Amino acid sequence: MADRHEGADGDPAHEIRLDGVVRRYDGVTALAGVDLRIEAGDLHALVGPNGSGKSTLLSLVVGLDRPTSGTISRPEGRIGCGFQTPSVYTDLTVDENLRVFAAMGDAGDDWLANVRSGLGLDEVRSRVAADLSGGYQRLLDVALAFVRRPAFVLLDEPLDELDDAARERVVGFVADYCEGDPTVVVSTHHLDAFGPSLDRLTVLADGDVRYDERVDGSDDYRAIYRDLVG
Ligand SMILES: Nc1ncnc2c1ncn2[C@@H]1O[C@H](COP(=O)(O)OP(=O)(O)OP(=O)(O)O)[C@@H](O)[C@H]1O
Repeated sequence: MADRHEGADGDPAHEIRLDGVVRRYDGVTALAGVDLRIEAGDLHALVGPNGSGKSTLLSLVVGLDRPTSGTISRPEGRIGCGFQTPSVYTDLTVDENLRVFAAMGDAGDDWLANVRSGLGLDEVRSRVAADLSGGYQRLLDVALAFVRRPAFVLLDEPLDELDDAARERVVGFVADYCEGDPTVVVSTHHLDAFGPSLDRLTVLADGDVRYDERVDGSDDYRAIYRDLVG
C-alpha cells in the first residue's frame, strides 16, 4: 500500500508556515506571535476557547487578511475554504452550486458526484440552497470547499449545526481526503468528533499556541485540552 503522505510528506516546500505572526485589531491582540507548521498531507486541527484566534489564523492563511507583523508562506496550489458563514449561492440549487464551483477547476463530474454523495447531499441535490435547513447549508458549504479537489482545504467549524450522523460523515470524508497528499486544516470545538482521525493538534489560547504535537487516535484529547485550557 502506498504511503499516505507519499510525495509531499515532511517536505518543507509543501508546508504552510507561520513565523512570529501577530494580528492586532483596535485594542485586541487576536494572535500574539504564532509560529506554526502545517505539514502536507495532514489533517490538522486548531482548537481553543472562544476568541482564542482560530478564525483569525485561518483568514490569514487564506489571504483574506494580513498580519500586523510576521510572515506566512503557503505553497502553490488550489485552496478550498469553508468559513463560519456559509458562502453558497442561495438562489441556485445544490447541484448548480456544485457545478459553478467545480467549473473553476478541472476535477470532473465523477469527483463532484463523489463529494455530493460522500457528504450526504444526494437527496437535496435539486433543492434551492436558500430553502435548505441550516445543517444542509453547512454541508453544501463544506462540499464547495472540496469540489475543485484542492491541495489545501481550510474549514472553520464545519460541524456546526450538523446532527451526529452528518458529523460522522463529514469527519469520515475529510479523513479519507487526507489519505493522499492534500492537507486539511480544521478549526473546531468538536475535538471528540475529529480526534481519532487527526494527524496533528494545535491548541490556541489568548492568541498563543499552547500545544502543537503530532497525535494518534489513542490520545486522550479531552484530557490534553482540559489540562491546557480548563
Ligand atoms: N474584525 C475584528 N475586529 C476586532 N476584533 C476582532 C476582529 N476579528 C476578531 N477579533 C477579535 O480577535 C479575537 C480572536 O477572534 P477569533 O474569531 O479569531 O477567535 P476564535 O478562536 O475563532 O473564536 P470562536 O471559537 O468564538 O469562533 C477575539 O477577541 C475577537 O473579538
